[in-house]
Formats: sequence, structure tokens, C-alpha cells
Amino acid sequence: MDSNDVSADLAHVLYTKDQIQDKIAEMAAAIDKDYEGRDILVVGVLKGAVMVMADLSRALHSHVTMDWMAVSSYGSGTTSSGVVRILKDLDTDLMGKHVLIVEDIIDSGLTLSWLKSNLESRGPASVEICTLLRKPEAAKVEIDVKYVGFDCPNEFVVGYGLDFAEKYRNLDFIGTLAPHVYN
Ligand SMILES: O=P(O)(O)OC[C@H]1O[C@H](OP(=O)(O)OP(=O)(O)O)[C@H](O)[C@@H]1O
Ligand SMILES: Nc1nc2[nH]cnc2c(=O)[nH]1
Repeated sequence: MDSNDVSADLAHVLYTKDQIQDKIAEMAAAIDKDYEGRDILVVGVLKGAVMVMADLSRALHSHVTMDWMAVSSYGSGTTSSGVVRILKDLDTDLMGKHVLIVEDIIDSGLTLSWLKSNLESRGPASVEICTLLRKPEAAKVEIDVKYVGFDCPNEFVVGYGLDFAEKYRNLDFIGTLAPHVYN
């Protein structure tokens, strides 16, 4: 193995590439059915949602437009600060649009709770959430989430868009990190 091989940093694989792709296809089918006859504005939350956005949007058959937001609620560590800042806003006027927020993970729920209210205040026809992962045990606020891929254990996870110190986003699976990475 290459001494810089990323797999040496992983403790467990939680969701394989195939499991993720099957789940994305399942969510896309449910979304197509629910939005039949309506265009969807999918809003990806940078940076973590890049992989889900890329795969989910390609799996959808509905007419889709795409936009991106960047918000910050985490510092350099692994716990949410609860303070959300907009780093990049949408380019799209939401008035009358069916908005589907796409996320990689809902942990405490603080980011999405804030973001959903923020987008709802802009006059859209509807705002729903699609997330690949949710940590039920970590929830600090209740949010209505229409599409959830996996309810995952309350551990810090990486891969498929999710980072630790900006690394591991490029993995095509999701896993937990070995203790030596944190030390
Ligand atoms: O439910 P919460 O506890 O609020 O956590 C969820 C948020 O944390 C992650 O983003 P992060 O702030 O790590 O930024 P990134 O997407 O750029 O990695 C994730 O993409 C969510 O936006
Ligand atoms: N990489 C990563 N980012 C997060 N943001 C909120 N929860 C998590 C997590 O478990 N992993």
C-alpha cells in the first residue's frame, strides 16, 4: 500500500459505494413521484452536498434547476457552533419555486433548521429537505425532513462529500476515522 493511502485512516465502512448509489436512486424515484408535473429547484449546501447533488440530480427525471449556498456552522472541529453564517447566497429568486434543499448530513439539525426558515422567508411555493444521512441521537432541534437516506450512528463520519479538516470528501463510500487521525 502507498504510504499516503487514505484507507489507512479509516476505522469502519458504514455505507459502501453501492449502498449509497442504491439509496440515491430510491430517493430520486420518490422525489420524481412527489413532484410529478412540477419543476424543482435543487439547492445544494456546499461543500458537503456536492456528491449527493451530482448523483441525485442525475438520477432525477423531473425538470431540475440547480443552485448552491455555502453556510458555515462548524469551526475547524467536529461540533456545531449553532451560529450559521451565509458564505455564499443563492443566485436564484425563490418566489413561487419548489425548492428542494440537498444535504449530506443532518447532525444537530441547527444548520438545516436555520436554512429552511431562511429560504421559506423568500416566498417559494414549497421548501423540502433531502439528506443522505441523519443522526437521530444528535438532534438538538426538530426539523421536518421529507427525504432521508440513512439514519446513522452518532459518530463523526467522513467520505462522499463529508470531510475532516477538508480531507476525505473524495471517498466514494462513508466511514469513520481511526483514532490516530484525531491525535
Ligand atoms: O446538523 P448540523 O449539526 O448543523 O450539521 C450539519 C451541517 O454540517 C455539515 O457542514 P459543515 O459545516 O461541516 O460544512 P461543509 O459542508 O463545508 O463540510 C453538513 O454539510 C451540514 O451542513
Ligand atoms: N464530516 C462530517 N461533518 C459533519 N457535520 C456534521 N456532522 C458531521 C459528521 O459526522 N461528519
